[in-house]
Amino acid sequence: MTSHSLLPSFPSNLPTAPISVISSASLLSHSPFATSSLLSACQTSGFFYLDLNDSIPGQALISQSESLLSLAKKIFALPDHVKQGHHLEKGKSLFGYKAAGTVKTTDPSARKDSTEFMNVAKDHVFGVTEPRSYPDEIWQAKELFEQFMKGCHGLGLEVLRALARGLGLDDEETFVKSNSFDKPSGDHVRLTRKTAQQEEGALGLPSHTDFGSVTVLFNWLGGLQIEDRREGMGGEWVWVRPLEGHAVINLGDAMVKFTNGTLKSAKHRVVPAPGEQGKHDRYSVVYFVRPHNEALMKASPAFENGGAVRAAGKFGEEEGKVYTAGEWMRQRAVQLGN
Ligand SMILES: O=C(O)CCC(=O)C(=O)O
Ligand SMILES: [Fe+2]
Repeated sequence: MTSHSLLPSFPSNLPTAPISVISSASLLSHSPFATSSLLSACQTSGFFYLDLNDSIPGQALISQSESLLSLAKKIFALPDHVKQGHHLEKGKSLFGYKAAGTVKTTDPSARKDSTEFMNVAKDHVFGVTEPRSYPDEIWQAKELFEQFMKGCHGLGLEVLRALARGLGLDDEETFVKSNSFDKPSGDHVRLTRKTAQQEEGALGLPSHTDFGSVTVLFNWLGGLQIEDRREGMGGEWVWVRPLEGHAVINLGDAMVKFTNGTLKSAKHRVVPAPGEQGKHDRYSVVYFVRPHNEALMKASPAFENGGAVRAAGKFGEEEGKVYTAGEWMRQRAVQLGN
């Protein structure tokens, strides 16, 4: 049993995103059907559900995500001055605590975000780089973070292998090579909380695309919405219903860049949870697989032909200039104001 069963269910009358469910067992066994469904999901919205119930690594992640949910409740219940003591350095690093209301507003009505983050770097947990300060509760759960980070990264790399196979690339490791676990990178676990009580009109999170390669997301209440890009849908916002035992997987802009626009990263946002769900605080547990800092943000050789597609992130990207992933992520963070 997971905490889904303790919460009101997602209303049945809302327009939900038509996103595929891929089995983690089939992904891990390289099933051609899973490969082709995954590829077509990533060529349309870039979002899909991964059913974690049917594989051992998947089941481990379900249970770790529940433990991280309990930890998130403890962390965000800490007094403000304690959380602020670990605040991220705006424009410099993405790791640490982010208070609600500090993400740059992208919504036309300029509504503020109402979500707190605690971003814990893979490099700090594994000692790849010098760590920063985090609340003691984080360090006490070091082993849990290690397991969850390894598990999510491992699945993320399987997604990247499946995409390379699906796209018919000669080297299945094409994308994996840019997303090494052992090298310094922007990979991190993000714990989020949006309280049920919030400022009038506040958004959970303004619309954005993720800027890494693969995002693995666990949430328990509705609120996540993506733009529906199917023909005739005019980019309407549709809900992503949380599914017990499933992670929501989405591609970030790095994959758009590496494939020159063949693969997509959909815009998404978080709004207050619908119906009865809105009376509860909303948490999510996320892992971002991002290219390691030295990877070059340019199309892989198989995608070099044709005009370069510009991934989201208008930070004065000069024509022809190739950024390293480290610099690119920093620019995107500055752009978001976090
Ligand atoms: O909380 C969610 O459901 C989504 C969070 C998200 O989009 C993000 O942290 O980038
Ligand atoms: Fe996101």
